[in-house]
Amino acid sequence: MARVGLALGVASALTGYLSHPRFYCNYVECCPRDGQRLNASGTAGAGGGRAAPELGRSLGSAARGVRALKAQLDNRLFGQHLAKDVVLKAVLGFSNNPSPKKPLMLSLHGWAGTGKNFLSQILAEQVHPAGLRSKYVHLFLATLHFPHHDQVKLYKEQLQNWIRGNVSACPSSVFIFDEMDKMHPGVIDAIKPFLDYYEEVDGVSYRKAIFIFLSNAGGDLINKAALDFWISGKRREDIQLKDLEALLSVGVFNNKNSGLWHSSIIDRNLIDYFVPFLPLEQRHVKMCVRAEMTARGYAVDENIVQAVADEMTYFPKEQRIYSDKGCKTVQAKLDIHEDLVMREMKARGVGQLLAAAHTSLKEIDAVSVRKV
Ligand SMILES: Nc1ncnc2c1ncn2[C@@H]1O[C@H](COP(=O)(O)OP(=O)(O)OP(=O)(O)O)[C@@H](O)[C@H]1O
Repeated sequence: MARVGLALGVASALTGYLSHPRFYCNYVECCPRDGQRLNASGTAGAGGGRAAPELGRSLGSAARGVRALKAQLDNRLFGQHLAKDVVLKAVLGFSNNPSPKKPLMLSLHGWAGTGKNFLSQILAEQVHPAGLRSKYVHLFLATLHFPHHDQVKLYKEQLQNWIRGNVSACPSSVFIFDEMDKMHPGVIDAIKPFLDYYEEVDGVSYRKAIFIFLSNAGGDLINKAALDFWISGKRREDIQLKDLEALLSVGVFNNKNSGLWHSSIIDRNLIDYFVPFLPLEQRHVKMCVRAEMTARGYAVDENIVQAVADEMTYFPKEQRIYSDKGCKTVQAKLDIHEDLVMREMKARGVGQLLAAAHTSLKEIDAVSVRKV
């Protein structure tokens, strides 16, 4: 009898422990519930970021989450002081607010390879540690998911259903729309009702979701502003959001190829922040090369860093200040160098083996001679 009681006690303690969200979420991906929208662990990526989100809200945990995000951005995102500041400010406001009036909506703009996808992934990882692999993080590519101009009506319907279904399952879902500049104008207006200041739409609240648009539209305006700063001898770090924000929103609204051309989303001021990405200089490209070498487990070799940076192309043609693909081709270029380095190391390795064998043979010969 006592044994049965003990077994029941242990079983119920175990069930209680296993059903505790914190324990459970160490092993199964969980949707952060009420208010807990940022992972305070500060770990990045699916591998290292498996720590359970801190369930149960407190301002302290939101602040820790934002600090963790700041640390990630400080360490990993180069040359983007504006994007960093704006996103941190936006996320701090959003996660400090226990009942936001609308979802967080960010529109990221800039030249290719300047870090828009990269920053979105870092942000998504803070909400859902598995990042893009999380079932609560959704990435749409205009050319892949909405390729045909004559199917806009169908896309709108599908998009609404998809978002409704996913936010019902997880209010803190993250939706990233890449290649907005290739999106047919009008498709994106389908999500306008979800971005607006409604408490609920058909019984679903979208107020804890995060929507991120990525676009090259406005990149030329940002580049021109950055170049003007450079020409007038001012520091890049002194460019302020107010120098670019109005220029961007108007530029994007009036740009037929922005995906937001005359969009009611801009019209209704539903975009919380326009986030500008500055063109990257050679020193930033070098930082990307070093980060990539370190990530691959190599000691940083400054000769290779310089060689990769030299292979990139820069604009304007005369001054050659900004990398025209940002850091985008760094990985591919490093692959080639890595190949060369490996071959050289192998060749060196074979040479060393031969030299060692030669020495051994000589030693054997010497012993044989002595024996004779
Ligand atoms: N500012 C940056 N700091 C650190 N790494 C960067 C930065 N920009 C780009 N990278 C590196 O280059 C890769 C490609 O950049 P990313 O995909 O974020 O560019 P993008 O701005 O989204 O470009 P596109 O507009 O062409 O999609 C990233 O995965 C990252 O490794």
